[in-house]
Amino acid sequence: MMTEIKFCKPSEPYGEFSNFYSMPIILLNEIWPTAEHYFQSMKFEDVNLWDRIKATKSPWEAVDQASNLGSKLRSDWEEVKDSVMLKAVKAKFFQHNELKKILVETGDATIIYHNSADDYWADKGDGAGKNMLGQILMRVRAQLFEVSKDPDLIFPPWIAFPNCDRGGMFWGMGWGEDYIIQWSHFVDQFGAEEYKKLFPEPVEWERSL
Ligand SMILES: Nc1nc(O)c(N)c(N[C@@H]2O[C@H](COP(=O)(O)O)[C@@H](O)[C@H]2O)n1
Repeated sequence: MMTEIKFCKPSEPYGEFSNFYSMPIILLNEIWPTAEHYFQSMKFEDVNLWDRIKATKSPWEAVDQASNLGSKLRSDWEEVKDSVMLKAVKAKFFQHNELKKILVETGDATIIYHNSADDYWADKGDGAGKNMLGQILMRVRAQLFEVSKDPDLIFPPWIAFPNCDRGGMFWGMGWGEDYIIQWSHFVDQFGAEEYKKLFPEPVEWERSL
């Protein structure tokens, strides 16, 4: 029988799969405190509203803030919400090696967002929900597998952060700099020539390895 992995709260096992898990993502040249902050912001076209939601202190506050702005919801939200969620989840697991490892190590297990409060993103608690978040996590896992099934492999920055320019400030400090240091150590251990065969450098990243 196929293994099932259920998750719900960020503080519980596999809580890293929750959008409320405290881990930033970078998308649209902005750093979002959690995947939920990004997801809730994308409900609106007005970038000023994004700033208000981004500034909230927790993902739960981000949900409340977006809910209060309900009348300004973009008209096509129902059509685009799955692709917005996919983008958020993909960024989270491609940009954080420790989370990527946890997702890759689930192998072919069925991932279920087990929450009676949600019948769309979760299973509604009794299996009657769509489990769209679980499905999206499995889709991202398949995308990770397309690159490599090795849970320890560190993706090159141009794959993990496709929208961050090589010459940009992101790589010079904090999270971006840490990623480059971690990646360089990994490439040294792996062997630069072998690594280059797996991941040929794009022109702008040449001589980085
Ligand atoms: N913890 C929790 N409580 C709820 O009541 C929920 N509906 C969810 N689901 C997650 O919260 C986000 C809500 O999405 P919508 O704005 O309702 O589309 C989303 O990230 C779900 O995964 N979680």
